[in-house]
Amino acid sequence: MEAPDSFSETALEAFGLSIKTTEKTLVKDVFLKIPKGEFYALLGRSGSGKSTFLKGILGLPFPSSWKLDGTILFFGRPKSTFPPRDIQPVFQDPVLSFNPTWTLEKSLSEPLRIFQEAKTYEASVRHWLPILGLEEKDRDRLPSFFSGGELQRFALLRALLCRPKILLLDEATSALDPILNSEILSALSELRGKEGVTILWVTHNIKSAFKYCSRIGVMEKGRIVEEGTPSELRRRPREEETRLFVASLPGEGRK
Ligand SMILES: Nc1ncnc2c1ncn2[C@@H]1O[C@H](COP(=O)(O)OP(=O)(O)OP(=O)(O)O)[C@@H](O)[C@H]1O
Repeated sequence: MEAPDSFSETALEAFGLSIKTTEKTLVKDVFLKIPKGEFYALLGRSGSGKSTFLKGILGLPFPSSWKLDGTILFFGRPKSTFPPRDIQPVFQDPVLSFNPTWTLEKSLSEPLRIFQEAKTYEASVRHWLPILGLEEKDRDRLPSFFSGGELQRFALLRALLCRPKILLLDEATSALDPILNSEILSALSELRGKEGVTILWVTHNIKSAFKYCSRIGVMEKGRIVEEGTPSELRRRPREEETRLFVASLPGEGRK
């Protein structure tokens, strides 16, 4: 799916984001602009800086000796001016994001209770459970009962129930089998199309990024070296790094 012709609003902007440890620069002067309603995949080899960049966007704490420069804006404003529900991250390791002593039902309903959306909660859960391949009875179980892939889906469900404006996904579907993975990415793609949710997805899943995302950025050594729609990158990859990703797609021989 390609990006619609015009996106009217910018959902996420990074201006000159750099993140440095005392020894090296992990993210180098990144400028990124993601319009509202875009499903943006950030590809890059392991260690290229994708997760560090995402943490920087989210304003997560780094060691005090690290240096951060740059500005991040959501819809033109700092993140601190938004209710937390509007910007929902989902990380690769779901175990860390669930209280092990709470049933999933409690973990799912807690943010909504805080956001006072109890009325729509039940209908939303019932809408998303089958799409995510989850079962009603699972709601009353503890996180330790589930596989990594099942918990990833619950983490995604919890984020979706908040009806965020922006979803930031860090390898959030990495433990899913290919069929579920496709179904969920297709549902996310629909969500951005119908409701204008903006999604930034850090992933190694090159094939799905080219299939479901409206735009793709390629990160190499802490920089976004190339961006484009899937068909632009397929047709005319400028950077060697992009060429390698394109060449790994089914039906694309190395050129
Ligand atoms: N706490 C830390 N201290 C020092 N270096 C770190 C720390 N966290 C990450 N790094 C380094 O930052 C670089 C970027 O790591 P990051 O996790 O952002 O990459 P990534 O592209 O998300 O990788 P992957 O795809 O494997 O998850 C790597 O060289 C990594 O070793």
